[in-house]
Amino acid sequence: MWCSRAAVRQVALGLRGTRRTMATLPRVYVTRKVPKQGLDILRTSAQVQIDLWDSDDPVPRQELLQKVKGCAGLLCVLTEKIDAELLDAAGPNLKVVSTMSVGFDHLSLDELKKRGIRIGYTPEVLTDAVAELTVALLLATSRRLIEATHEAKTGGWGTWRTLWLCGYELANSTVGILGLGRIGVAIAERLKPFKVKKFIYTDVAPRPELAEAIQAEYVSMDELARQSDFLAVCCALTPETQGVCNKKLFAKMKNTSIFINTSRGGVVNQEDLYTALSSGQIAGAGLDVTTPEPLPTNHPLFTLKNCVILPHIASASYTTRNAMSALAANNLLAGLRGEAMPKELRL
Ligand SMILES: O=C(O)[C@H](O)CO
Repeated sequence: MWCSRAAVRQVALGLRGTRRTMATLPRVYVTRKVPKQGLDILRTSAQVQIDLWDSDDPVPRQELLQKVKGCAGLLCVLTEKIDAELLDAAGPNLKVVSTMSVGFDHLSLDELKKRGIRIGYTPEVLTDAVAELTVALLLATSRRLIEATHEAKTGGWGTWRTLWLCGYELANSTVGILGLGRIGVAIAERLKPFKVKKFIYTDVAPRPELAEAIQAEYVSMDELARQSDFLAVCCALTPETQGVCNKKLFAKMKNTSIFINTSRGGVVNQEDLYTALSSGQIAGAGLDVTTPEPLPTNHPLFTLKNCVILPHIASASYTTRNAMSALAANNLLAGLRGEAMPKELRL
């Protein structure tokens, strides 16, 4: 457990404005060594006792189940499954779960709702970083950068050849976005200067307020597959989107298309993707997310030259990770005070 000696001695103003000793402050469990900004916010608030899993690796499940007992708040990351078992172990004291992520597929929303537990998450602060990485991954995949550096390093670079390592360019292309939200818009804004001809998107319903900013046309899923030269997956993983990128979708795509996923691996049927890539049904795929994570190094997708796989780093900039950790801490504290959270996931 983390607690500075000064903090332990401190008589603090408790969450309801009463003077309380540190020992009587609500206990929060932080499931990972989150960036300093967030921890500093919790530490200097003098409103909570912090119990920290002080490691870059996930807390073992049994340890987590022990540690959450009696906690009022939980600050977690996306690798922790917050389900009925964990909530039962925590008990009725648990008031707030704050996840340092925009994705919330690791949270059992029904179970949280049933228990009246409030949820904080971290949208917006990571939009720029995720959009930037998505563009980088798209270009790395479509212009075959990973293959190219490999060839250059390993002697494959012979003479200049006319069609060697040719890829596909964004100029005059149609870019499709599956799930238009802030991140999809931010990706499109960054791609526009590459002279994209047209943006199209699909979602559960048209989103004109977002689409207008990037002049994107709402189309059906089938049209999205048929028209997109580049298809970027930006939707949340939900029961509805689970496995939605499957053989039916890939079969409708052009054999010159590039598929990019920076949302969640579960949106994609990876066996179908492997078949589509290895048979030439689509030209390439760039994945920042997979199922499982980490993807085993002997996974068939790693054998394909036309598949670029990153280890879930879309939001991994120092600025963004610090901002996510600060927002997660502020969400947690506000929730425990019974105030509006800066970013609450409303159920
Ligand atoms: O959900 C998220 O926040 C991303 O996948 C990681 O930053």
